[in-house]
Amino acid sequence: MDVLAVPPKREEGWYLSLMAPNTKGPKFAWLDPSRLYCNSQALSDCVKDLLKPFQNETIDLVAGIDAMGFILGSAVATTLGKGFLAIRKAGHLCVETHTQDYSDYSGREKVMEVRVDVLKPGLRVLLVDQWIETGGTMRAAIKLVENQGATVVGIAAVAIENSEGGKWLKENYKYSHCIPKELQSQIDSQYMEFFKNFSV
Ligand SMILES: O=P(O)(O)OC[C@H]1O[C@H](OP(=O)(O)OP(=O)(O)O)[C@H](O)[C@@H]1O
Ligand SMILES: Nc1ncnc2[nH]cnc12
Repeated sequence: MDVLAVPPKREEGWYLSLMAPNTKGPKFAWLDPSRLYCNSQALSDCVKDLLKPFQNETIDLVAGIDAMGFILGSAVATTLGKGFLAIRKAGHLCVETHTQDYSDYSGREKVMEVRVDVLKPGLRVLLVDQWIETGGTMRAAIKLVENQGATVVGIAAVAIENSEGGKWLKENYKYSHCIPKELQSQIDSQYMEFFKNFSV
C-alpha cells in the first residue's frame, strides 16, 4: 500500500497495514508502527481510536514515553487540547529528575526519568506509548507518575500484547489500543498476516 494513500472506506484499524515488519533481526522490535504516522489520515484515526475510551474522563496532561511515544503522545495531547510531558530515557534532561529502573522486551536493564516540577497530587495524566510488549516500560512510567502523587487516568498504545505484563496493565488500568479483536492474536504471536504482501 502506498504510504500516503487513504482507502475510500476506512475499516476499523485500516491503518495498521502501514506498519513495517522487522528486517533487521532479534536485537530490534518485531515491527515498526511509525510508518503509519506518515499518513495524516492514519495518524488522526489512530489518535481518535486511542481517545475513544477516555471521552468521559478528565485529563489534565498527556505524558509520552521516549522516544516514539513522544510522537503519538503529542498528537493525542494536541487533539485533546492538553499539554504534553516527556518521560525520558535517562541521561538527557538537564534539570532535576526522578528516576525509575526497568527492563523491557530487549531484556536490558534501563532507567527512565521525569522532571520533578510538573507532576503533583490531583493531576490526572494519560500515559501514551507506541507499543506495549512486556509492559516493563509502561509500568515504570506509571510508577514515576504515581510516586509523585499524580493519577494515571489510563494508558494508550497502538498495541498492548497479551504478555503477562500486558495483561496486568489491562486488568489494573483503563486502557486503549488500536487493534481490532480479530487481529489481537496476530499481535500476540508477533506476526501479522499482511507481512506476506508487504512491500516498500
Ligand atoms: O513493553 P516493553 O517490552 O517494555 O516495550 C515497549 C517499549 O519498547 C518500544 O520502545 P523502544 O525502547 O524500542 O524505543 P523507541 O521508542 O525509542 O523506538 C516501545 O515503543 C515501548 O516504549
Ligand atoms: N514497536 C514495537 N513493535 C513490536 N514490538 C515491540 N516491542 C516493543 N516495541 C515494539
